[in-house]
This record gives sequence, C-alpha cells and structure tokens, in this order.
Amino acid sequence: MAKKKFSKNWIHQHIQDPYVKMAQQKGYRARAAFKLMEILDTEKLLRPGQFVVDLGATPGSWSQVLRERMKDADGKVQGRIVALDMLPMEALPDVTFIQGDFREDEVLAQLQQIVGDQRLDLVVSDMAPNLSGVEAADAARIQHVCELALEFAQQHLKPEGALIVKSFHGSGFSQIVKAFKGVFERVVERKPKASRHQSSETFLVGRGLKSSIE
Ligand SMILES: C[S@@+](CC[C@H](N)C(=O)[O-])C[C@H]1O[C@@H](n2cnc3c(N)ncnc32)[C@H](O)[C@@H]1O
Repeated sequence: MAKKKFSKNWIHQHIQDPYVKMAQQKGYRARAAFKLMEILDTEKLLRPGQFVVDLGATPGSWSQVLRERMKDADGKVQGRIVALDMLPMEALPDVTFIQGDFREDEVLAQLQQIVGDQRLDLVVSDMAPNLSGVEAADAARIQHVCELALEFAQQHLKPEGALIVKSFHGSGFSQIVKAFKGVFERVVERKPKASRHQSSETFLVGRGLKSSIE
C-alpha cells in the first residue's frame, strides 16, 4: 500500500491554520506568501522597476507577492520576474518561468541566458530538497541548494542587491551562515510568523555584496 503523505494531525493543523484560510481568501497559491511578505516588509526590500529571480517557485505564491510589490500606481508590473522550479507552475502574468532542476548546469545556463548582463536587485529561494530522514544526508542536500543560490546571487546581484534563502536549523546551518557572511556585508536571520514554530525552517537575508564574481 502507498505510504500516506500527510498524517491526520498535519491535515487537522492545516485546516485550522489561519494562514491557509487567509491564503485561500486572498487568492494566494500557498500560505508561504505570508512568509515572504513579512520578510520584504521587515527588510524594506523590493519596489517597482526591479529585477528579481524566484528559485523554487512552484506553486507560485512568492511570485504572486513579487508581482504585487512591483506594481506601479496604475497597477502595471514594472520590472522583471524570472521564476524557476523543477515542477511545473501554472502561468502567472509578467512572470517568466523556467522548469528545471537548479542543480543542473543546463538549467542554470538557461537562467543565466535570460538574466544576461543585467544585474539583479533581489534573489529569493524557497527551494526545499526532498528529505530522506537521514540527518547527515539531508543537511548536505539543504546546504548544497543554499550554496548554489548563494553562488548565483554573488554572480548576478547588483552590489547593493539582496538574497533571501530558506534554510533549516540543524547540522550544516552554521556553515551556511558562515558562507553568507563571506559574501554579504550584512546577514540576518528571519523567522516570519507564518513559518510554523515547530518547524526548523528559517530564512537568511544577505544584503550588500562584499565583492561580486564574474
Ligand atoms: C516550499 S516549495 C516553494 C513554494 C513557493 N515559494 C510558493 O510560495 O509557492 C519548494 C519548491 O522548491 C522546489 N525545488 C526544490 N529543489 C529544487 C531544485 N533543485 N531545483 C528547482 N526547484 C527545486 C520544489 O519543486 C518545490 O516546488
């Protein structure tokens, strides 16, 4: 018999969750929208006219938030949003979507071709690798995608640009923070209210490149 994906307890919590209800009411594709909103508000990041890359974008609630934040007074999106995920994503207006695994060179090359010589204002990554339950292996997977996002940001951000990356407390986290501190002038950790307190999920925000690489 197929293994149950969600426990009864998880389903109960999900139905009761105020962020799930709010997401449904406001038309967001996932409750994760509220995590990004809080981080953008706290950090005063993103405005119309900017260029943003959204890594691990499916089903698309972060891209929805990015669109909203980039609308001008007439409600027209100003700037550019490129989203990437290994899973398909239902199209969103003003969002260029690439389907592929960010760890693969050809997928990265596709993204780099779209970005071209332009410099990004913001890179966001909500990528969460499939976890095996084996702590050391999972820590290595998480660290790997965080480091890839960091390297991409270092190559493509404007000097004053910013990176928001989802990570998890546990083994490997201190190395990720150290790597962030090697790349950015300012690094803060944010745990938005919508991030379940029982989850080890956390977000790192890096701002201001120490030096960019070509
Ligand atoms: C938590 S979900 C993202 C939710 C999204 N931010 C939203 O608000 O709708 C994590 C996503 O990361 C994607 N992902 C994980 N590893 C990836 C990789 N190596 N390359 C591309 N996407 C990846 C998964 O397919 C999944 O859709």
